[in-house]
Amino acid sequence: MAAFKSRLGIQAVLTALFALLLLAMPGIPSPPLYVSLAGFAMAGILIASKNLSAYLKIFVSVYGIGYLVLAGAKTLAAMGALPAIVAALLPPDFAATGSVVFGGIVLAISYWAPIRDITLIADPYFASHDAPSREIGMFRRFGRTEGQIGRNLVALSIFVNFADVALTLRFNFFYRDMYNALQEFDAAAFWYQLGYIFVPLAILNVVIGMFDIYVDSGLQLRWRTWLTHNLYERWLGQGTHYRIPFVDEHADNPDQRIQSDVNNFIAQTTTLSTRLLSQAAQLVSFIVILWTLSRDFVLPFTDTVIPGFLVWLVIAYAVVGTWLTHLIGKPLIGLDYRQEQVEADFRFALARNRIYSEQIALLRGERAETSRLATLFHAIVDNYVGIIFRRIKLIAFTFSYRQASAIFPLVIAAPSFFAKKITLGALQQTSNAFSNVQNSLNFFINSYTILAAYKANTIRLGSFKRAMTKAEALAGAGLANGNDTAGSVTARDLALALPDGREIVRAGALDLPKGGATLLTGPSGSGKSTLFRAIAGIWPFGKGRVDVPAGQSALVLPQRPYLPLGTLRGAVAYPHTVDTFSDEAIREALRAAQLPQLADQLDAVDTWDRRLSGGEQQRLAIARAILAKPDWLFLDESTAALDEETEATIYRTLRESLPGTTIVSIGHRSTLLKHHDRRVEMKPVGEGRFEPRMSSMPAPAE
Ligand SMILES: Nc1ncnc2c1ncn2[C@@H]1O[C@H](COP(=O)(O)OP(=O)(O)OP(=O)(O)O)[C@@H](O)[C@H]1O
Repeated sequence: MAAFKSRLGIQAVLTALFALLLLAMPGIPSPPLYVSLAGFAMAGILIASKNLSAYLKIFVSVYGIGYLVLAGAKTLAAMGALPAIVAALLPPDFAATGSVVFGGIVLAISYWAPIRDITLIADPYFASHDAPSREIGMFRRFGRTEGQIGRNLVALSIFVNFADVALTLRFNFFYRDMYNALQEFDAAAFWYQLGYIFVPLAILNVVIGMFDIYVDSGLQLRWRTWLTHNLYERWLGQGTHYRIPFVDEHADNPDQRIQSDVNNFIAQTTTLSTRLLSQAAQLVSFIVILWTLSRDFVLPFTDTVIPGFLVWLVIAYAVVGTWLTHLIGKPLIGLDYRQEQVEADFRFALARNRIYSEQIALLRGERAETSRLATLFHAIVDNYVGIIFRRIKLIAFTFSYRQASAIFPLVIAAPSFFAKKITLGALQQTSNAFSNVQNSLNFFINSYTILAAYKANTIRLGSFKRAMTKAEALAGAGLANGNDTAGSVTARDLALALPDGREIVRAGALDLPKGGATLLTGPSGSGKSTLFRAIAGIWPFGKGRVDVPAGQSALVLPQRPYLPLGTLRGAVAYPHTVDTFSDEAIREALRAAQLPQLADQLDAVDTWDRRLSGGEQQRLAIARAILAKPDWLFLDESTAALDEETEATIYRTLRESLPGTTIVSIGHRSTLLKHHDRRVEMKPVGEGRFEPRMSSMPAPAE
């Protein structure tokens, strides 16, 4: 970051020195004063951009370079240092100043709230110091870090887009010269224009088009890869995904935000930023041409001269057009946002049906599900109908607007042509300039629908990131988790609450000593699982502290184990990676957990959570514990689906094969008592609160 900042500083100094040189050096044919003044302004803009967003900085920097190149080339041309053919191709003096104006515009809009929302999402990639992603070969050596590759690609993309604008400008003059040759019946000039001007320009046009798509796609792919990894790693990190539903920031369907919103955001950002700016440059350039063409414009059928009439006309046309488009298209923002949401809700409901298909089939819940799906789909249709009618209204306007633009310049300029005041070439150039202005304006107008979806995307990604930040902050809110106790798990002055603030568990001083097995019992809903969550460090509500011994591993097995998609080997090894344990160790663990029939199916791929019975799934989780050999094993009704005999065998196996593991179980069955050395009971202490208290063990039945 520091290098990038200072690079802008160096660029500012160089630009100021260059402007000074233009102003003060004798012997240099001076360009108009405003070009040097623009240089000082550019230096100021570069300095003011020191704390600008990493993404926008690229634009300011490129405009700064653009100024130096354009003004420098014009000066060299004036000194006669450039070949005539190159000098003739250079854009006029105002182009360098235009570059400065665009730099200023970028700086100005950076203070605008919607732009800040966008840069907050875009910046982390461009400021990243991560090593270049190895997943993508394209442009991998285009910088030392991923962020630098991104910055270089944006800069390249801007240059390519501006090269395209320069080409369009040159085409405009080609049309003038070619039609003038036709009017003069000058065959040699005509063929020269076609062969020596048009053909190279056309080839350049194709090459630039190809290069443009290569650079753009490379940038989008690299950026998406980085942002997607970044978001899902953060989402899955430190239990953030678990805590997001608890925060007040609305962030529904994170899957959709990571999979689709990221992709759309990046495609829209690159399209709207580089293309919008190049279209703006095209607009300004052709407005200047129109000004030159209509400097002494005589209003048709009168003697009134209106300098730059076509420019005023086109500006009025643009302002009215954009304003009307805004009025008609504004409701699309809300509609698009809602569409994404209802689509995701429908998809999620379908996915749940797939996951719970057996429960639904057993309960004969199909009718209830069908009606739920119908309601959800109705919301999609309802909203989409709204979008259709809004789009039709918008299209009615934009199409009329485009049709009118086609003949508009001819109507205005034809009287001058018939009065022989302008040549056929000039008429053609006017019409072409007008239509280019129209194209740029159409881009802005057509962008309206993109802009609406873009805003919805930005809002969705922004709220997702805010929700993650809040969920991360929630982790250390009231409850302190530490690990400074010698050997036991301790809770001090602990008060666990529900998300609405209602307190459910109170523990002044609770100690779960190392070694042996402790059984936690109590009425349903008394907060036993919540106490486990607090010990595991994922429960965010409450106050006090929970300490767990330093450097010791723990495994919590809930009543319904989670079995990931894929091979049985992966399901047993979870949460460790598949290659952590040898096949023999996994087989041994399965046998010990009373699942010998699965021992030779390690490579089988299945939806294990649907194929295995509830009790088999619980035994598979026990196999995990036997494999992982944690120092602490928390069993939250993890054997509740087993018959008492199998449960007894499992407990015996656990205690024999994991002698160093401290077991803490939650359970309701009295038969569990004989497998434990201590008992903690949740005792009601009034107002719906429960307190875990050491309880005496009943004497063995025999
Ligand atoms: N995410 C949550 N949001 C709101 N309330 C919750 C949440 N999780 C748990 N609760 C509530 O906290 C209370 C305690 O739940 P907990 O699962 O800890 O009880 P338990 O003693 O383990 O019950 P059981 O023996 O039935 O498993 C319950 O009333 C439950 O509804």
